[in-house]
Order: sequence, then structure tokens, then C-alpha cells
Amino acid sequence: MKKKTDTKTTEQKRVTTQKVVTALKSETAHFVIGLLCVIFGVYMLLAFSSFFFTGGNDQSILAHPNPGELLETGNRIQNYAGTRGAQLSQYLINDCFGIPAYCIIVFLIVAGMKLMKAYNFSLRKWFAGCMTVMIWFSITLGLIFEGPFENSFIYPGGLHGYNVSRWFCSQIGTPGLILALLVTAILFCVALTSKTMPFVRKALRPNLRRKGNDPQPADPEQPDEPRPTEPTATTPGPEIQEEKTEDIPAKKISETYAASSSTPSPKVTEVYEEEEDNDKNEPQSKAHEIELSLDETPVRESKASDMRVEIATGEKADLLPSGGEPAFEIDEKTSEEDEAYTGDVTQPYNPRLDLEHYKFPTLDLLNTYNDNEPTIDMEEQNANKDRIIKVLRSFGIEISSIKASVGPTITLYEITPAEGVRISKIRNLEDDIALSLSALGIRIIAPIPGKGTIGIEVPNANPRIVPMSSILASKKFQETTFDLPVALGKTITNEVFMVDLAKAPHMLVAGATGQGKSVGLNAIVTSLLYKKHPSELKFVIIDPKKVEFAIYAPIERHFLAKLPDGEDAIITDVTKVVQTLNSLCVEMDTRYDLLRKAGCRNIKEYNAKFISRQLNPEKGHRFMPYIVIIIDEFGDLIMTAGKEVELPICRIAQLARAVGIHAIIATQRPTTNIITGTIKANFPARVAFRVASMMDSRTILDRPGAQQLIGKGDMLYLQGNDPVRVQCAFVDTPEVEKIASYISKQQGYPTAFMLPEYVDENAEPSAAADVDMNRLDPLFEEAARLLIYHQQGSTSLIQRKFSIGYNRAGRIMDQLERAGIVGPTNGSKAREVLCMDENDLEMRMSSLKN
Ligand SMILES: Nc1ncnc2c1ncn2[C@@H]1O[C@H](COP(=O)(O)OP(=O)(O)OP(=O)(O)O)[C@@H](O)[C@H]1O
Repeated sequence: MKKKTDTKTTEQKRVTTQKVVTALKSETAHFVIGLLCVIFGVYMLLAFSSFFFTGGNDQSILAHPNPGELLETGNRIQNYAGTRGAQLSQYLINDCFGIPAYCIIVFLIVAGMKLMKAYNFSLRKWFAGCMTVMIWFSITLGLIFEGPFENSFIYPGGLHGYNVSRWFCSQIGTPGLILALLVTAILFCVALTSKTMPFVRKALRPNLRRKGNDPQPADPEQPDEPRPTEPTATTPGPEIQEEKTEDIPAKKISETYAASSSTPSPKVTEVYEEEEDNDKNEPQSKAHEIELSLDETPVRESKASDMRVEIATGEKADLLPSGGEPAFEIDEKTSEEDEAYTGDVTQPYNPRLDLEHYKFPTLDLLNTYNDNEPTIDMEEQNANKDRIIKVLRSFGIEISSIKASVGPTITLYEITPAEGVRISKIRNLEDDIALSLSALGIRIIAPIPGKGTIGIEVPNANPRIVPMSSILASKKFQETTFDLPVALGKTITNEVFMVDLAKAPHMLVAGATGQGKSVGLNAIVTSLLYKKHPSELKFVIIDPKKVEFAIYAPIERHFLAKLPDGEDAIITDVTKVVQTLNSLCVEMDTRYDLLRKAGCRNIKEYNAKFISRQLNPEKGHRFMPYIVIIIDEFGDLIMTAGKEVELPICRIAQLARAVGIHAIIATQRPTTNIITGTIKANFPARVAFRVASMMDSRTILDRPGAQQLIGKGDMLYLQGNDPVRVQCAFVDTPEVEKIASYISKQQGYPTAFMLPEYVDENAEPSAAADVDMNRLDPLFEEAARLLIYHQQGSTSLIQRKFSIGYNRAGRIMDQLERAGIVGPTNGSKAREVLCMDENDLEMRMSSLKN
């Protein structure tokens, strides 16, 4: 009986402890503790400051040894913070660290702010910094003021400083201690800022100067560096003052640049909250690893990987070949010779200034799919396991262990073959095994790269959606340092899968219709919209289908780029596509020119230099936003415009990486006449959703596999050697609409970002001469009659009447326009018909034929 009560009490105690621990970990507890820290810090500040005036008087009272008497004399204590304040100051200042004890207050307040989530300080760094400063100054002051300061009651270095400096002096002598303090100070400054080393070098050799043709970014400390004024994001500002630049605090510039260029996480506080909630309520965000016993039930279930674990996909991307990209060389010309500029250079350039109140989209715009409960169906797991063992056994393969990682839609069974079984044997049997397992979407990885095990991927009976919100709320996305972070979804081990488009640098997306391509493209755009300010990123969207991307039209003045005479920023017309791509080539060339003049190797260096005002906007320099080109239905484009489209795309893909222009092309039909060798060579990052055939998979990934995917966002991402299976994040059209509307309601630029004008030098001035009669569509004349009869230049009319596809109808319409029979596109309205009647048409036709 007694034993039972004991157990009950222990259990109760355990539960209570657990409750207390949970309560302490809660956000409210953090906030309250933080607030207390700040309040206590302020109290200490009062006590310390008062100590300097009242300490002398209080000291004699506090020195009284009897606590009873201390209580009586309490009224005579003069410190504003009372007896305890006086005691605390006496102890921390005189008995410990001297005046540098103020560092304790600084740390307390910093820690409090961090706990309250008011600021996101790194506590470890602040702690180390405050401790170092406090101890260093304490010893230094201890050395300078041996004993009380001018016979006053204050020990500037405290007893600690006094004793430590005395001990050091006895060991290494006073000069030794001075040298040690000096070295420590320099080391601390080196750890604190990278500016220390050039500063020390310069102090050691004052006439040390960088060579003029050094392509590195110039040292901001250099007094004669020219710096630009504060222009708008696209145009140079008019204000120019005759001012020298010596007095620009280099540190300030670099700090502000860091602040302005680092990407703020939208609503970071909220994000963390959500993430914690996710951790609590949505255990599906954890990877579930189950070790399956070889005979029956699972032996162990463990939540192995935390969502916060970062997989090094980005870094991996870094190491990959850039797909035949030619080397970019900077010629040896003095980069800054034409930059002598003396404008208003007191502040670093802030690219976000024009839209400084811009708010990043918030996570509440996205659906959370809370009902999407995680489930691990043990029956299913065991049935699969048994099937795998049976099938392998039937081929004479024994296994020693089997482990399952349950992903959102796929489970990976990792199999260790028994000793003596050769992996090559399993690989040879791959097709037979797949046939025997015969479920849709089984993929065998023999062996798993870097391991001696074999992977068998089996689709889950109840797949789970990976909501975009969960990916964007993840710590990995929030804290990413990628320049163009693209969050694609979750891997089989439930880790957030991200790539840096800036390093990819161009992406090919393929997938049969309805397998998740459009959702994937939306996920890519969404993740960029959540991370980039309108001044830093522009999209060029090419959408021949005219429907998929219309949802982005509202953000034209924030995030889209277009031709100067372009009506719609979402480009749907084939001729406009060719013009736009060529215009992008012009932009690319201009950017290269500017980079060369600035002596920078890439856009990042260039922008950093521009921000620190080392480049002169009057010489054409400007802040360069990244440009991401998205082309949907690339197959249709190639079919209609062929080389006209392929050539500029390949040029961009070969060269544009360094200047921040990146292309993503998507196609339903990954055939070799669409994804040509040149395209493939220049698009190293490949995304394959489910495709129709093994041939298609080979075209896109250079290997089979994509035909076995299960659709609905199940995809393989390839960059380098081995494809990664990822469940694409799901973002629905209404969610994208909400994001677009959230952005479009805010102040934008007056127009979309203007691409340079492109003049086709080979273009014939006469419209009629532009039409090659030998290549006219057989339906050309009939279509012309139809439009004249209806007096309505509508592509869908041609499509309907002749029962032909959109692309062909579009092509006919382009030919009709070039022949001067219909006018140019007219927004969403039908084109104007320029021929009045049949006679008019006859005349035009005969002029065309001659
Ligand atoms: N990541 C995903 N998670 C869950 N379901 C998805 C995902 N991606 C797509 N789906 C489902 O598949 C459907 C089709 O997707 P989507 O429109 O992206 O296909 P698509 O490949 O672009 O087709 P098309 O080429 O015809 O435009 C979606 O409506 C959705 O129901």
C-alpha cells in the first residue's frame, strides 16, 4: 500500500516538474523573464550611477559587520537604489570588476531584449564580448590605478583588476602585461570586425596603397575613393555636392550595407511562434524513422531528424559545375579610372529607400492545412516490409536489417544486405524486383550514395500535402543566407529542401500535364517573393498559355519587368517573347559592361560596391536587381518560334549568371527537339515531375526514374550526380492571389522595371515584306477572310472555326499582323481588323505574292 502511494507521489512529482519545465519554456515565461532582466538592469544602472556620488558615505555604513545594525542604519543609506543597491554596487564595482562592471548591465539588458524577442541578438557573442571587455578594462584600470582612485572610495578596476594586474606584473613585468593587454585588444578587434587588419597594416605602413588595377573592391578606408549619390533604384539621383570623402566612417558604411542588403525575414517573431506551434501540434514536420525488425513488429520508433537540421543542398549546389558556362574574365583596365565623383557620400546607398515602407508578405496569407494529421500506418509499413523481404528472398537475397524513413508521400526502406550479398546482384535484379513489388512509383536506389545500403522508395497509401506555409515558416528558410532562396518542398526525411537559384544558376522544369509543374513554379516564385524586396528582384514572366501566370499581373509595379512599349508585363505573344529575350540579352551585355568598368566579378560584388558609393551613377552605374525569367510551356515556344527563341535563351543561360539573370524554363514535353543539347548543357539544375515515358526522364535527368514518380508534386531534383526525391510544397492559386494582392496594395514603383529597348537590325521596315510567303500557314488566307467577315481579330475565333490548336492560331495571327491585315494585340480585347473588305484583302495578297 505504502509502496503504491510512493509511486503515486513520485509520478505526481514527475508530472509537476514536467509542467514547470514546459511552463518555463513557454513564450510567455521567456517574455516575463526577459522583462525582469531589463528591469533589473535598469535598477543596477541606477545603483551603479548613484554609487559614484553616494558610495563614500554608504561604504562606511555597509562596512558595519552586524546585519541587525545594518537594518537600523538602512535609513541612512543614500544610494538611490537603497541598501541592496548600495551593497550590489559596492560588491560588483569595488570588490569585483571596478567601473567595467557596467558590462554586466549591458549584457542583462541585451539578454532581456532577446528573451522578449524585441531584438534578435546572439547571446553567446554578446556574453563573450561583454566578459572580454569587462575583464580587459578591469585589469587595465587595475594596472593604471594601483589602489583606490585618487584616494577616493572607488577602485576603478575593482579588486579583481588590482589583484590580477599585480600578479601578472610579478610574473611578466609591467611592460609584459602592457604588451599582453595590447595583443588581447587587437585580437578582440580582429574578431569583432574585418576592418581591423587593414587598419593595423596601414598603421604599420602608412604609405601602403592598393594598386590602381586591383580588381578587388577598393578599401573603403581609402580617402580618395569616389562614391555615388543617392539615386533612385533605377535612375541616378540629381543631387551632387562638391565634397571630399575622407570622413566617411567605413565601419558605418559596411554596417549599414549589411543591414540593408541582408534580407529581413518577414515577421520573424510570428514565424518562430508558428514554428514552435508546428513543433507542438504538427509532428508531421519531423522525420519519422522506424527501424523494422526482420520478423514482425517495429522495434523502435524515433523522431530522428529535427526540422531545423539543415541539409547542405545549397552548399552542394555551390560545388557543381556551372554547365558549360564560359569563364568570365575581367580585363586589366583600371576599374575606377573614370569614377572620380564627389557627390553626397555621407550615407551608404540604400536600394530599398524608394519603397522603404514595403512590407514583406506575411505567413497568414497561406493556408496551414491543420487537419493534415501525420499518421504512420504500422500495418502498411509491416506489409511493405514483408513484401520486400519476400521478393528479395525469392531472388536469393538475404538482408540483415531494414529501416524505414516515412516521408510526406513516400517511405524509404533502407536495406542492408546480409554479408556476402553483392550490391551489383541487386542492381542487376532491379527491374525484376520493381516488377514484383509492382506498386506504382517504386524506385530502387542501389546503393544509396555514400552508404552500403539499398534504398527502396514506396509510395504511402495516404500521402500528405506539404503546405507552402510550413516550408516558409521553417527556420531553415527564415534564416537562409541564400541570395535567391527557392524552397521547393520536403525530402523523404522531412527536411526542408532549398536551393539557391543564384548558384543553380538556371533551372529546367519538366513534367507531364497535371503532375504539379505549375504548383512547383508558383512555389518557386512565392519563396522568392517572401524573401526579396521589390528593389532586389524582378521577374520576366513568359506564359504562352495566357492563364497560369495572370495571377501575378497585380504586382507589375513591384516585381515585374517588361519592354518599354510592352502593354502587359506577363508576356504571352510569341513576337513579344522574342523581343523580350533579345532585350534581356542587351541588359545582360550592359550589365557586363558595368561590371567590367567597376572591376567586379559578379553582381554581388558590384552591388556591394555601389551601396558603399564607390561607383558613380553619373557614369551609368546603378543598383542591379536580380532578374528571374520564367518561361512556361517552353515546348510550345520552340515549336512556334524555334531558333528565334532558342538562341537568346542559350546566350542568357551561358552568360547571365554573373550579372544576376537567371532562367527557369518549364515544359510538358521534354523531348530532344525541345530540350536540345545546348539547352541541357546550360541548365544544370533540373526538376522532373512525373513524365510520360522513360525517354522523357532520360531527356530531363539523363537517367530513368521520373516516369515512376507518383504525381501531385512528387519530383526529382537533380544538380550534379544524384537526384533527390522531393515532395513539392503545395501553394494554391487563391493563396498566390492573396500574396499578389497583399503586395499590390502597397506603394509600388511608378511603372514596371523597364528592360532596354531592342531594335532588330535585320527587321524589314515594311510589314508586308516581313511575311515570308513560302512559310505562310495554309489557312492564312481563309483565316484572313474569316476575320474580315467578322471584323474581329480574335485568335480564339480562328481556333474555333478551323478546329486548330491555340499555338497554330496564334502563329496565323502573327502572320496576319505582319501582313498588315490585323493590328497589334490590344490587351484582353480582340485586335483591330485593318482590311475593310475582300477587295482590300485581294490587293494585299497580291502585293504579298509579288
Ligand atoms: N505539391 C503538390 N502537392 C499536392 N498536390 C499537388 C501538388 N502539385 C500539384 N498537385 C495537384 O495536382 C494538380 C495539378 O497540378 P498542376 O496544375 O501544377 O499541374 P501541371 O503539371 O502544371 O499541369 P499543366 O501542365 O496541365 O498546367 C493540382 O491541382 C493539385 O491538385
